[in-house]
Amino acid sequence: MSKEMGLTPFRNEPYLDWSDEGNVGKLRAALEKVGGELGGSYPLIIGGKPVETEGEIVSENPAKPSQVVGRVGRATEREAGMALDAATRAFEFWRNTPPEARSRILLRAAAVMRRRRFEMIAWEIYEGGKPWAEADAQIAEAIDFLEYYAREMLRLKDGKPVAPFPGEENRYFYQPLGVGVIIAPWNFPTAILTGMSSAAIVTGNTIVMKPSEYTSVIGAKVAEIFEEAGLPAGVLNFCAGYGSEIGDYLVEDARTRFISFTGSMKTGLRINERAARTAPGQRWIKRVLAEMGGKDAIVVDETADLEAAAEGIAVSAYGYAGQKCSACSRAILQEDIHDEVLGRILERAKALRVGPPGSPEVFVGPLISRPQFEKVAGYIEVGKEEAERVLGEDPGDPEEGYFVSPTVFAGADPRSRIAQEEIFGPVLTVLKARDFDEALRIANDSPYGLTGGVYSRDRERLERARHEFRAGNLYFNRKITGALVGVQPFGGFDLSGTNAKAGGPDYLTLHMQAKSVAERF
Ligand SMILES: NC(=O)c1ccc[n+]([C@@H]2O[C@H](COP(=O)([O-])OP(=O)(O)OC[C@H]3O[C@@H](n4cnc5c(N)ncnc54)[C@H](O)[C@@H]3O)[C@@H](O)[C@H]2O)c1
Ligand SMILES: N[C@@H](CCC=O)C(=O)O
Repeated sequence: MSKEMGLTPFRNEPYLDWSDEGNVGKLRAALEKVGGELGGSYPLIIGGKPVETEGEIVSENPAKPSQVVGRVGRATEREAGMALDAATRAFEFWRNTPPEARSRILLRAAAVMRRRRFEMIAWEIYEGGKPWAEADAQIAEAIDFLEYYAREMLRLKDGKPVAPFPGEENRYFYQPLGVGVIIAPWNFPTAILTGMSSAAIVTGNTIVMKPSEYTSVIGAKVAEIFEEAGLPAGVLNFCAGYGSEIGDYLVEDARTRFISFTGSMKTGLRINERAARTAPGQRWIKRVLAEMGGKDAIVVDETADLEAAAEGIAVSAYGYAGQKCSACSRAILQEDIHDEVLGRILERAKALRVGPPGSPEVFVGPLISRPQFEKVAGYIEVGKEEAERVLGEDPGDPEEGYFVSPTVFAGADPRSRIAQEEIFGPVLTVLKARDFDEALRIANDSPYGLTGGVYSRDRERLERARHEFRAGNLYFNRKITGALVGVQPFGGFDLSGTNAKAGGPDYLTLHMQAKSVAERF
C-alpha cells in the first residue's frame, strides 16, 4: 500500500489563483520564454533515440495561425513499426520491473510537471489556444493522474483476496498486457495524454504514444517529462503522426495488445472494428478502451435555483469554447421557467470575454484548427435553418484566428441536427420541455451518454434522474465539466465509449490481465 512507501493520501492538485499578481507575473515570464522557443523541431523518440522523419507536422497557434508553434516528426508506417518493435523489446524488462519502481517514476514525473507547471501552461496556451484557467487545470489534472495512478498501482500490486480453501494457497493477482497504443485527442493534450500513458506504463505495459496532430509539441513535452522522470528507453515511444496515415496500421498490427483511445465517436468505432480482426500471427484478442464524444444536456425544472442553473449552463457550454466532451450542448428547460432561464443564460454568455488568451480574463479562446472552425461554422448555418439564433454572429476571418463567439439557438426540435450531433464548439441548443418527464426523455434521446446535469430542488426527481438519466457522469445543481481525478471517475455510456472511468478505482485493472494461481500442499 502507499503507506509502505510513506506516501501521503492522494489529494487533487490545487488550481493557481489568477488574482495573485505573483502567478500572473510567472506566467507572463513563461509565455515570453516559451515564445522564444516557438518554431523548434521535435523528432520522434523511439527506443530512447531521436528518429528524424521525411515529413513533418507543422503545429500552429490557433489564435494566430501564421505563428508556427513547432515542427514535429511525422511517422509513417515505417516509424510506427519501429516504435512497436521498440515497445515489444522493452516489455521484456519493464513487465518484470517491480510495481513500486514503476510507481516512483510516475511520482517523479508529477514532481517534474509541478516544477515545469508555468512552462506547460504556456505551451497549452500557444498550441491548444487555452484560456489561462483551462490551461492550468490541464496541468493540475495531469499531475493528479500521475499521483493517483502511482498510488492505485501500489493498492493493486498484490492482487485481491479470494475465498480460503482448505489445504491450498489461492492467489489472485494482475499482470501487464503487453504493447499498448495510446491515441489521444487535442482538447486535453497534456492531461488525457499523460493520464492514458501513465496508466498503461505503471501497470507494466510499454507504449507507442501518438498525440493528436494538432497538439504534437505538447506531446513531445509530455514524452520529455517522462524521460526526465527516469523512464527507461523504449517503455514510451513518442510516435507523432497523422491518424489517417498511421492509425489503422498501429491498431491492426499483430504486435499491438491493446489500444487506449480518446477522441471522436467516428474514430473510436473505426478503431473498435479494426482491432476486432485477428491479424496473422496475433496471439490475443486486442483490448480496446475507447472514450468518445458527447451531446451533453442540463435539465432545469421549476423548483431550481434559476440563477445557479444559468451560470452552470453558461460555464459548461462555453468553457474552452465548448471543446470538451463534457460540454453542455443542450439546455432542456421546463416551459414555465424557459424564458427566464434563457434570458439569464444570454446575459452571462454576452458578458464572456472572447479573444486570444493573453490575459486571465479571456474565457472563450479560439477553436483548435481550421477544420474545426469550418465544422462549427457549418453547424451555425444548419442551426439558422433549424431554429432561431438568439445569440452569436457569423464567424469572422479564420486567418485572424479560429474564433467563434458564444452562440445560442432556441426553439429547436429535439430531433434536429443541432440537438443531436456533437458540434464541439461554443454553440448551445436550448430546448423546451412540458414537464420533468419530457425533459428527461429528451435528455436521454441521444446515442451518446457522457455527462449530464439536473438543476432541481425536488428530491424525488433527483433520485429518479440518479437512476434514469443515461450519462456516465451526472451532476446535480452544478456545472457538468471539470471532473476531478479520484473524485468523479470519468467515462460515458452508450456511444460515448467503453466507460473506462479514467481517474477511478477500476481504471488500472483495464490495463492488466488477472491470474488465479492455486497451489495444493
Ligand atoms: N470521452 C472522453 O473522455 C473524451 C475526452 C476528450 C475528447 N473526447 C472526444 O474527442 C473528440 C475530439 O478529439 P479529436 O478531434 O482529436 O478526435 P479524433 O477522433 O479526430 O482524433 C483523436 C485521435 O485519433 C487519431 N486518429 C484519427 N484517425 C485515426 C485512425 N483511423 N486510427 C487511429 N487513430 C486515428 C487522431 O490522430 C487523434 O490522435 C470529441 O468527439 C470529444 O468529445 C472524448
Ligand atoms: N474530463 C473532462 C472532459 C474531457 C473531455 O473533453 C471534464 O470533466 O470536463
